[in-house]
Amino acid sequence: MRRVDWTSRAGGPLRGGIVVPGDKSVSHRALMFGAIAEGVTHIRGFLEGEDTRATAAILGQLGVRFETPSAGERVVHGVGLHGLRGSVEVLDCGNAGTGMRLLAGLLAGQAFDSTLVGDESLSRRPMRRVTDPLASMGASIDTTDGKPPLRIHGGAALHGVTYHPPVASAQIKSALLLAGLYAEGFTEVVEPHPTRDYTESMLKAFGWPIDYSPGRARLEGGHVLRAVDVDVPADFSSAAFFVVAACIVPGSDVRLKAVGLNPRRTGLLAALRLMGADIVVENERRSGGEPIGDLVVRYAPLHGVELPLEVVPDMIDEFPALFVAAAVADGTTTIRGAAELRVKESDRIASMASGLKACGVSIEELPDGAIIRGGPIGGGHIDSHGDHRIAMSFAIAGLVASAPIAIGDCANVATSFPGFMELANGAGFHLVQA
Ligand SMILES: O=C(O)C1=C[C@@H](OP(=O)(O)O)[C@@H](O)[C@H](O)C1
Ligand SMILES: C=C(OP(=O)(O)O)C(=O)O
Repeated sequence: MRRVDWTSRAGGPLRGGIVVPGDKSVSHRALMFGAIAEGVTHIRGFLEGEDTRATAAILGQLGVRFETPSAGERVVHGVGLHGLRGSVEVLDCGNAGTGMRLLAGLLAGQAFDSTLVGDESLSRRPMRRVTDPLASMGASIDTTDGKPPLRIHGGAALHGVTYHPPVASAQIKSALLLAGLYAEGFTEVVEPHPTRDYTESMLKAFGWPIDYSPGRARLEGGHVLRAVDVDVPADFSSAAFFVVAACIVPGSDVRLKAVGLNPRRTGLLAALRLMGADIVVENERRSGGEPIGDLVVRYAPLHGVELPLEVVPDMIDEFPALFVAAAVADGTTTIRGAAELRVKESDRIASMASGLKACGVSIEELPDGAIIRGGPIGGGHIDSHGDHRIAMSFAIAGLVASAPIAIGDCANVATSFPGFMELANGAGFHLVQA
């Protein structure tokens, strides 16, 4: 992949209305459920990111036909629960953990063999968290020392299980529920902490009987999915970069429009409010079964906090941005209970710690978090480690740094947030490709 480096300089204040692209989690799932439904699913607000396009390409290889009437729209011609066809080629999930782990569940129940591969980052991420419980359902999947590629042997007779995942993970839960569609009997997942419930709510919308409440989901194999149109909300995790940017740049006043506000995603709002942020939710309504609303964010001085443990799973993708808020806050912020950050696209605790240190911030790594002492941020050269959320977090840091921040290896921003640089510069950033 072509190497892309950025430089972010002091900028702002941030002003105006901002519309971020569609939700990544919902876009992956809409493609998968649309693919195995009976009938035609029209997806609006689809994320045109590399991660979700990789999932669409894989489903295409498996015989699903898509139309793209315009950017952000997909028409999925469902092939039914048993209509996918095997591919002799490998199935490339790119950078997407969600794509690979959910597809592992979907493909475990097929009659044909499949091989899922990923890029360098995804090839380092742990997969036994899904392949072990899928094996307990009767699936046969070989990993490469617990990592991708995944070789999934078709023709396994799956049976339902009750599984208690050791970590709170919507990807683990979703992989099991997808396999459960093809299993004899009931599949139940009981989580240590509730995670995003898009798989459950979309299954229900597609007409599959499912019992669920926060932290628990149970379904039986052998029903039918019926196509239903999906409206994808704007991605809270993408909005989060502008939320934090407006919190830390004096004079900022922005409105992030029609953002998905699923309560299992919005922990960052609670964390920032504890730190003194001025964030108001307006125009709250429902769209496609999900709560959405506008986030109105005005600059307010932040102070350090001890982050409550219970908020951690509800903001798992927002930590890189929170580290930046903590770095400019007055006082010390302590983050614990977030060891999962070490197995994302990069080790996000290490990536943020080394980047913030390079900009003169005092940060101590903990095995499951960090202690960050707020203060002035200087310029520096940082490596994003090919991690989209690290790259965008240092773009925010540059807004308030005393000298430019050079950010290496930013191409993967396109996995989750195509058009970030243009949108950011339109809102008041000074971000250029170096
Ligand atoms: O289910 C999903 O769509 C996701 C779940 C989370 O991962 P985990 O399940 O590993 O926590 C999150 O980090 C990822 O960006 C998307
Ligand atoms: C962890 C993330 O995604 P995934 O697991 O799908 O790669 C993310 O987008 O921050």
